[in-house]
Amino acid sequence: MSTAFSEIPIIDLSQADDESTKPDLLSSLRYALTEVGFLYVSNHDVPTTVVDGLVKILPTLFELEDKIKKSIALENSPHFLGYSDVGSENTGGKVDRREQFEFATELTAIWHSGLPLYERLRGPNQWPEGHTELRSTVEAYIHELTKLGERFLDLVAQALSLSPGTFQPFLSDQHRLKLVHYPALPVDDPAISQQGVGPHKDSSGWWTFLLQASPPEVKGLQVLNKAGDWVDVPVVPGTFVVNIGQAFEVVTNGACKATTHRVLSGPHERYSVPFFQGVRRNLTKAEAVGTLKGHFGALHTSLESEEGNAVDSAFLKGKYDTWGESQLRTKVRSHRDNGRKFYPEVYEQYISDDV
Ligand SMILES: O=C(O)CCC(=O)C(=O)O
Ligand SMILES: [Fe+2]
Repeated sequence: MSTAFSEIPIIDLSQADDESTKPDLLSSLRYALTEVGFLYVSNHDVPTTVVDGLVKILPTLFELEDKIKKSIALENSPHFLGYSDVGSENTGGKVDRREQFEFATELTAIWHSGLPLYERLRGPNQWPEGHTELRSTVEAYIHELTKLGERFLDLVAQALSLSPGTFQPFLSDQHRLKLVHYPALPVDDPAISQQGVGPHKDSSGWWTFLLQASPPEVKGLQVLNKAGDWVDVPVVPGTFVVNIGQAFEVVTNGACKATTHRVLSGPHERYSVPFFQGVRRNLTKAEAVGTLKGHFGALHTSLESEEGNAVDSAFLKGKYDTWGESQLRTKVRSHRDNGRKFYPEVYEQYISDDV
């Protein structure tokens, strides 16, 4: 990246529908991809009813009794799907102050001994009893975001001077969706950590499409620019925030960087909904790096702030050869109870290796 950006660009996807505006779209997208790594998409065609339907159920969902939340605890799922309470996740060695429900494209479990262990990441959601509205709302949202993600990938390919379908073969059958609640910080205790989620690059997917589901006065999300400054990512109604995940950085040989971001908790509670577009689990590093190496070799840049460089980029730097295994390691490290319970054969190794 060659600029220390201070604003996140807005990409108007309706410009793709008209041949006279499409070149402008592709050039602003190219700039956002190679120089910033974070962008908003507007006029994205995801129906307002689908987005609003999800936003509407968030407060009541997080107000459910503890007993109901615990009945679908993530720690009971070998697929890392379900509810996790405040304090159950760490980023950068510090506890994150957020609770979340994690869902994915609804799929059956197929893993059996003999298949790679990472195939066990695939499997069904846990749904709380008596909440049929939650299931239909989440499924409709995942369906729409899956479509948006595919359409967006074709535009990204064109913005990078590739043919539209170039990135489709890398996609997984499973995409993940998190419903996240950051409780308000108790104002009378300045000693308490502000970390909603610590500085990280998204490791769960290819691209992240994030809905900031609280009103514009609720701040929290920040992105790190190359000068090492944290830049606010304000709520822009009607948009999704889009950022690059680690696998995409690998496939583009570093031309498009996964950008470091964090959430600071504040005086207001905050809701957000990241959708992580999934990468094929059996994608090897050789395939990821090699497929478009010729194309991206010329674009390669390694300019990044020091803090950004220090963030764990497991797939790129790690010793695990497939995306699936790198993903499993990341999940086990973040959710150690699941690791101990479902993946004892690799647990010690995954938590003790430092990539
Ligand atoms: O809550 C947000 O705005 C961002 C969440 C995030 O970065 C993540 O879960 O990866
Ligand atoms: Fe993130």
